[in-house]
Amino acid sequence: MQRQPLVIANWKMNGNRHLTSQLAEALRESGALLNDVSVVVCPPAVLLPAWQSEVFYDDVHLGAQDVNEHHAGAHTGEHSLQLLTETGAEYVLIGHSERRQLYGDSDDRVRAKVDAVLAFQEQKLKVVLCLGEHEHERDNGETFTRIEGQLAKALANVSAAQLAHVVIAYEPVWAIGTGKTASPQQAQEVHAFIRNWLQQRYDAAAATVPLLYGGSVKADSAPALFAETDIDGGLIGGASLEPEAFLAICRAAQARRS
Ligand SMILES: O=C[C@H](O)COP(=O)(O)O
Repeated sequence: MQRQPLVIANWKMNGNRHLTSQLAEALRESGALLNDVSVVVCPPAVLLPAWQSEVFYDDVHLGAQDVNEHHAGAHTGEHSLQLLTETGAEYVLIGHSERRQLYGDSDDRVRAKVDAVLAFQEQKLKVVLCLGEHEHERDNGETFTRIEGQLAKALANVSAAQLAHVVIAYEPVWAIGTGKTASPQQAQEVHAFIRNWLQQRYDAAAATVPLLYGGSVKADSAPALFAETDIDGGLIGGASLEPEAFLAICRAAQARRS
């Protein structure tokens, strides 16, 4: 089955209004080139309103970098699903390794967030579930055990019907922000494992789930990664802060359709 290529920019705690205008303009100018690629931008939440006024054609969408699993209440510094959707978010990253490592997002909390997003407003938002192994886990041959554990816990309550609202991003922790990209073969091997795991559990619904690779993807490494059968696009950190590099990555994803 042919899935629409998807490229997601995760600005993390970077970017500003100026870069919002710059990247938005670059995307606007390249609109015709980006046919057949869905592009999602996840800026810091306070920049979502600025992005909202820049969104201009159907294939550019907004996303949030995280969400609180509660609907409202005494959670200083957190953002609710309601607020994020009001500011244009259609996607939410959940379980990013930086949230897991630096802000205590356990597997249980990741599951609670996944459940909250999918239960919210008749599944208007899409979950981008991030997972990946640490370097010592790969060195010890524990990559697949780790991935399987993260999948099983995060998707414990997700039905086959809800899977249509899920994207999975494989991000080996050792490749994030390090310049050490996984080889296309390493990434494809894990993506095939994820696809197979989804098939075992969800049958035909598994074929619709976009599987993204993230971890030091650059303009020069993207084409070979996106040429792999099960790599439907990328979750891009550092390179999404450089409009030309990000556009080149989007074009590499577009090439999957040709
Ligand atoms: O969310 C994005 C990933 O963490 C990858 O970041 P990176 O491209 O800077 O390595």
